[in-house]
Amino acid sequence: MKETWRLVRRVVEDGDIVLEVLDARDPEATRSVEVEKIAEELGKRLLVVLNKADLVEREIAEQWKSYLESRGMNVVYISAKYRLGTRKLITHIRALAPRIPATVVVVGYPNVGKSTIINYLKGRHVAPTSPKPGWTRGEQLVKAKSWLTVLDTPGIVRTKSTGDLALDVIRGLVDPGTVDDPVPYAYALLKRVVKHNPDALKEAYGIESDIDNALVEIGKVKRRLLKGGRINIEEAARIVLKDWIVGKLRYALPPPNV
Ligand SMILES: Nc1nc2c(ncn2[C@@H]2O[C@H](COP(=O)(O)OP(=O)(O)OP(=O)(O)O)[C@@H](O)[C@H]2O)c(=O)[nH]1
Repeated sequence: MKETWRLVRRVVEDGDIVLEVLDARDPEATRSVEVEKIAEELGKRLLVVLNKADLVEREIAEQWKSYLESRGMNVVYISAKYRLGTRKLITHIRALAPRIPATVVVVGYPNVGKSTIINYLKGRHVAPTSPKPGWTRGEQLVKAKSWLTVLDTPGIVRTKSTGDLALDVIRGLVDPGTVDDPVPYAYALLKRVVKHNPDALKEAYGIESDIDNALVEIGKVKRRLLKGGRINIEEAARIVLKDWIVGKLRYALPPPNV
């Protein structure tokens, strides 16, 4: 854990503006008080970016924006993948720039969309700027606009398991491709998703199933079969975990007290 915060701190140190990227489907679960503390301690300006906003209703995104703003934060909601709200993101960054050129760094849990945002900010026609003296980490500052440079390396927040398997998935602790036993994670995730979005299984897989049978039904639809025709539950579980990351599975939660 110490190593995670050391690396995040190093990335934040290199920026003027910190984009803390949250998943708009569950902002509270993907928020990191530690990141916010580090930014404050280092005197950096923080902009909270609710990404994957294409997966939630605009009204919910607006409610989260108001909620976080009422707590003194700068907030914007976007879909980095579909380039929605991204111009607003640039306007916010510009307004927060303490000097010109300002450097933006991007931090957040795995899979929240940091690289997608960095790539958007970098744009297409950019050349790496010369590294600053003592720049030996293989990181690159990219000049994106006359007033904006972007640090190419995201600050990845990797926390310890919370003991809540669904939360571990949402916080990107579980790699669908390599996790030993994806099944308990997939069940826990599906339970949480369906609790907040009863139509989620229909939306994602066209099935109507209770949670206990969901992986079997998903395995059938996706034709994940073992020799002899039994359903490959493990493969179905990996699909579910991947589908959370890419946004095929979704739910939205209003902020507290709204
Ligand atoms: N629906 C949706 N998907 C998105 C959005 N932004 C990113 N994604 C998807 O989310 C997945 C993860 O995106 P990345 O940009 O790789 O996330 P990351 O935070 O850099 O991930 P790490 O490098 O693992 O820390 C990819 O499949 C993206 O296509 C978005 O705005 N909407």
